[in-house]
Amino acid sequence: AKTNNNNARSSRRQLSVDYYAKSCPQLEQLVGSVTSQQFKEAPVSGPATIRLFFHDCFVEGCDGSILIATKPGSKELAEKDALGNKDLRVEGFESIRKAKALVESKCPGVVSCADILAIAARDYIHLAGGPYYQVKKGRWDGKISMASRVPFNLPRANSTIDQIIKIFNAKGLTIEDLVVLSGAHTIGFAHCEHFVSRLYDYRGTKQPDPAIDPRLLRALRMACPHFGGNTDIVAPFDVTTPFLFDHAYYANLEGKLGLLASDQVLFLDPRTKSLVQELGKDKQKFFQAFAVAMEKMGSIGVKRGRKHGEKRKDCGMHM
Ligand code: HEM
Ligand SMILES: [Ca+2]
Ligand SMILES: [Ca+2]
Repeated sequence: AKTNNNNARSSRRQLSVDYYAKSCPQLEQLVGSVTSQQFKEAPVSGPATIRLFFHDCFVEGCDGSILIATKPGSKELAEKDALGNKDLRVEGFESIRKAKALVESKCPGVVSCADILAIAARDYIHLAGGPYYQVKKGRWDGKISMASRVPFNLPRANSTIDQIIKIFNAKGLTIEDLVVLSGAHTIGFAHCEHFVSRLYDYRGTKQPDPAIDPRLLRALRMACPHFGGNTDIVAPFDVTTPFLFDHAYYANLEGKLGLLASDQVLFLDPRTKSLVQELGKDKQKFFQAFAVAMEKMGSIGVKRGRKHGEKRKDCGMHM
């Protein structure tokens, strides 16, 4: 039988809520003091860190590989410098760096960066109004971080739904998990380049995507010209509540207010449409499903022990 450690199902049982109960009992408070402070000072730390966790888990598993900096002068770029990761905000990396520094001062050498990232992502979801759930821990940090491993493991805004489903399936995640986890786009922002083709030239038609509300289309065109616009401009994923972690994302999709093609397609494809409708009606159902799906995503490709893992002191550098 194929005992593949690289998907969510096989790794989940290796993790536990009380993993650091003896070695670092105050871990969650320590991380929590940093995330609540950061959330006040820079609320974008929330979406930044949640996306960081997603990008970590999908490449080499949830092992902190996304946090590694490219060695100065090295030819091989680390993951974070891959094209697909260029929009990850510094606020996410800074949150983990600060939390790690505090944790190291109280519990030196015992807590992995991967676990700190999982806890911080949960904290920010809760701080933004989303569900609170227990985080299972026991991930070790990975020894591999290569930009070349990114392209086929991360979905893009213009990927087809079949490509996206395939990537999720390869991680042990289902179509339902895809719909539920995409609800993270209830907070945060995207740069014009990820949706500009929908506004002017959808799939080579020279016409906008018919599945965009005309008022949203007008507003987005104003912010994002077809050519030569300011590349720093961003638009909110959720036009109604961009900083609140709620279930508005799904109702927006029904109202043609999705931002990326990969968002709007969830209401267009018959395999995902009915779940979008259910979640749009029922916040409690979304919150519960989201917590479960995050635990599942958080157990992709988990490493244990010194053969495949390490416990870094500085999350940006291998031991
Ligand atoms: C289903 C496939 C997905 C695609 C194609 C996708 C794509 C994107 C893109 C293009 C951006 C904008 C980046 C930028 O321009 O700065 C983004 C942002 C974001 N994504 Fe996703 N994403 C997907 C799934 C997920 C999942 C599963 C999560 C977490 C569970 C997530 C969380 C976020 C968050 C929170 C942001 C906002 C980041 C910020 O404002 O700094 N995404 N995503
Ligand atoms: Ca990783
Ligand atoms: Ca929202």
